Amino acid sequence: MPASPAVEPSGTLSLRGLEIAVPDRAAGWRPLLTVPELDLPAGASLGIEGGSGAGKTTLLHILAGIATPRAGRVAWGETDLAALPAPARDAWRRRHVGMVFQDFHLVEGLSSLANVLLPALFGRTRASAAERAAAMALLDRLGVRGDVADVAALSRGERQRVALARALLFRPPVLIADEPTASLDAEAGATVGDLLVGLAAETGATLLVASHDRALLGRLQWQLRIVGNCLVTP
Ligand SMILES: Nc1ncnc2c1ncn2[C@@H]1O[C@H](COP(=O)(O)OP(=O)(O)OP(=O)(O)O)[C@@H](O)[C@H]1O
Repeated sequence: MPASPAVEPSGTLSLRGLEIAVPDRAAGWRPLLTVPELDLPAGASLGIEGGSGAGKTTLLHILAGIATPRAGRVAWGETDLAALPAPARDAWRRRHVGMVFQDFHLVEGLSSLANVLLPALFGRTRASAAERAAAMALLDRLGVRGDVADVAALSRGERQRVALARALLFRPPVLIADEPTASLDAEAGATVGDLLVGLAAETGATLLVASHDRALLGRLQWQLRIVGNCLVTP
């Protein structure tokens, strides 16, 4: 189980007048997505669908404060990420967001336990005993041994479960997953999807998922699809 107490809740996600564009050599900027207004209550789950290149990853990065929009408000509770300078966004993200990626983003050569403990090592050289215990308990809960010497030896499904444990280590109030089942076979994808949705519900985290996986999307409370430059109800 995630052991450390949750930090303060994220609050409602509230988007206003959002305009997302990406750099374009010819035009300077290419408009990608416009979201006039969207509110997602804390603890809800939202799936985002869209074709390849529609802007799902870019949107998730903006919701996580990794990138900023061209215009508009990206507020989690009272915090408008779009108005914060990069270091403040990074600090907010470290305190509030756990992230899971399609290709795991694990560090090969490190053990499963060491990978889960990576977020505990910002500015430190050792994780605390409590953090190690929490990481071991999470791995146990997710059905992966902590003493696997190198995550490269794990199956893809097991690697994604290690990545999920890492995302959950500090019990973040926001869990963001970018195509978390896309590189897994159907069975491993179903297991990871079950764990992702189940653990987010258990910890009360707001869950945002970009995916093409209809089975996973169908388990989320809200679904939106990127069509053209708009977010629409499918
Ligand atoms: N930093 C950038 N500079 C220029 N173009 C970018 C940048 N980031 C993203 N893009 C472009 O924006 C579009 C949306 O990319 P994004 O990765 O968000 O799509 P996606 O919906 O996640 O696609 P996929 O399902 O293929 O992963 C793509 O055309 C991509 O090439």
